[in-house]
Amino acid sequence: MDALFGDDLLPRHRRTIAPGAVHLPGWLDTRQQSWLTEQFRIWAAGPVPARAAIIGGHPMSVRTVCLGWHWRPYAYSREALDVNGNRVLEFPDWLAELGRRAVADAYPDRDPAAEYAPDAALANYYDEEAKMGMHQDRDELSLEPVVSLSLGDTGLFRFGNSENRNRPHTDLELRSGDLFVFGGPSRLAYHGVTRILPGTAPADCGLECGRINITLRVTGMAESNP
Ligand SMILES: O=C(O)CCC(=O)C(=O)O
Ligand SMILES: [Fe+2]
Repeated sequence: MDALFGDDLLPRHRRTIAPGAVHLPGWLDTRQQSWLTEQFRIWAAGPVPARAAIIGGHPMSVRTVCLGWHWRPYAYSREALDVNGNRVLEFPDWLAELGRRAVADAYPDRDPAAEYAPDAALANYYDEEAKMGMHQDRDELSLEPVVSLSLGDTGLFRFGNSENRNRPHTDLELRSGDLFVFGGPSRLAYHGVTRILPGTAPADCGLECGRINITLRVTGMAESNP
């Protein structure tokens, strides 16, 4: 029985991990996944290459490329000041629309007048060894939700509490095509990626190995900010 109905074959359902933190498995179909993977390649070949940000003197194990606003520890700017100084690619309208659909699906009761308008994306590439330590996404001036899309190999994602990096936390698998949205009371929750599961990328997702995660954010930055 276990072999016949292993975890891989059982349907995975929408789950609220904490108030305001929602996991929607299989939100993107394989065509959308492979198209997004291709977009990542285009972004990474753009004016600013994907790079490992330096935190506390050490390079992160993930490589990040940004759209709309460039993130560096711990600020946003239009130019990639810690890479090559080039202006980052524009944030595409289609990605904002995808973000709106994600938020509408994650929060069916959200006030439709509060239109979600992401203006920055961080696209991370994880090789099989990469991880991301527990952190808060707190460089945005806005507390609008973060939308996260996963592609390729499964990532073991840890979603914690808003007080510190310790327990309580929930571990979940983010597989290719999964959507995770965290906002409201969970917007400043600590979270991280403890491990990548090599060899788990679906054959037709456009990525043979490794994982891409795209997060959409509302920076709350005015155009005139540095
Ligand atoms: O890769 C993930 O699922 C999370 C990425 C993340 O937390 C971030 O980019 O701030
Ligand atoms: Fe994060």
